[in-house]
Amino acid sequence: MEYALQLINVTKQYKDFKLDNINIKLPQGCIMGFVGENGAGKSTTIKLILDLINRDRGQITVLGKDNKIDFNSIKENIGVVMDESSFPDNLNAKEINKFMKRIYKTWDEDKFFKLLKQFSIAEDKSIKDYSRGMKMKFSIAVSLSHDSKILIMDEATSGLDPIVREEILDIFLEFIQDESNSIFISSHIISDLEKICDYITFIHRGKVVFSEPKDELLEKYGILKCSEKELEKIEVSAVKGIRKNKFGVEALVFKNKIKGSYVIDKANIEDIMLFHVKEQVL
Ligand SMILES: Nc1ncnc2c1ncn2[C@@H]1O[C@H](COP(=O)(O)OP(=O)(O)OP(=O)(O)O)[C@@H](O)[C@H]1O
Repeated sequence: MEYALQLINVTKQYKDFKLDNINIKLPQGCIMGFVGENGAGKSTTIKLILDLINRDRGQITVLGKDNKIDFNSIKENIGVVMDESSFPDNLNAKEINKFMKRIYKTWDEDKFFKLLKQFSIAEDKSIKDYSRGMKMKFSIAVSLSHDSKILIMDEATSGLDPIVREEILDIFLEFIQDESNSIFISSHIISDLEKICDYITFIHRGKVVFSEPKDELLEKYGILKCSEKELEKIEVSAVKGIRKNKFGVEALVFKNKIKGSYVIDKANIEDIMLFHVKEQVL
């Protein structure tokens, strides 16, 4: 299988934080959502992928090229959206367009202005006068206006209202229609990721908890609501995590390991994440 992005045993140590032995494989043509709590290590991972900071150990390939040795040869093919605008904010869209023409051989100004129009972004307004949402939309328009084969995005939809987010998710899905294109996106808006992603990678305190196809996660797990007494009758290995409430317990369970006539509700990605790291089985 061809991987658009691969991290092998990637480690980065800061004074108070360690990104510990990260392994991620994003198959070409797919969207991977990268989720985790504040401070889990998402931005650090993305900066390592983009070679903005040095890793201590491990290997990273983007579009099959080592990100330290061959990065220049694939820069045109990587669209980047970070959570803060990296454009000189005294410039407007027309001026940035001129600038981008010089940076990217494959810059497509027609597409750029079309996207700005679609996003209702004025061409003559300085970036410093944009709202946060407008800045994000502007960055997304830039990332889609050169020959990007992979989009790498850190919180690209944060600060955007649901209507614009929906519009942007559609644009991501359109981008992925070309099967050679891929997306790696971090977000705290798990419901957005659940709509569009093929894979979900969950990072917690610097370690990958799971990195799996979304459909397999949704198929594998379910939520069982029962009393504590009933839970005791269930095989320990069938239970991934529990949450107590005043009516009894809720447990994230492996559906295929539950025998008997229990009612098992669907688990969403947010449930699956929370149960993996919340209370442990007693
Ligand atoms: N340059 C740095 N020096 C020291 N520690 C750092 C540095 N950059 C990040 N860290 C630490 O690394 C940890 C992970 O930060 P990171 O920004 O990767 O988290 P995150 O998952 O992106 O969080 P958020 O969702 O809040 O954006 C934090 O504890 C942060 O303080």
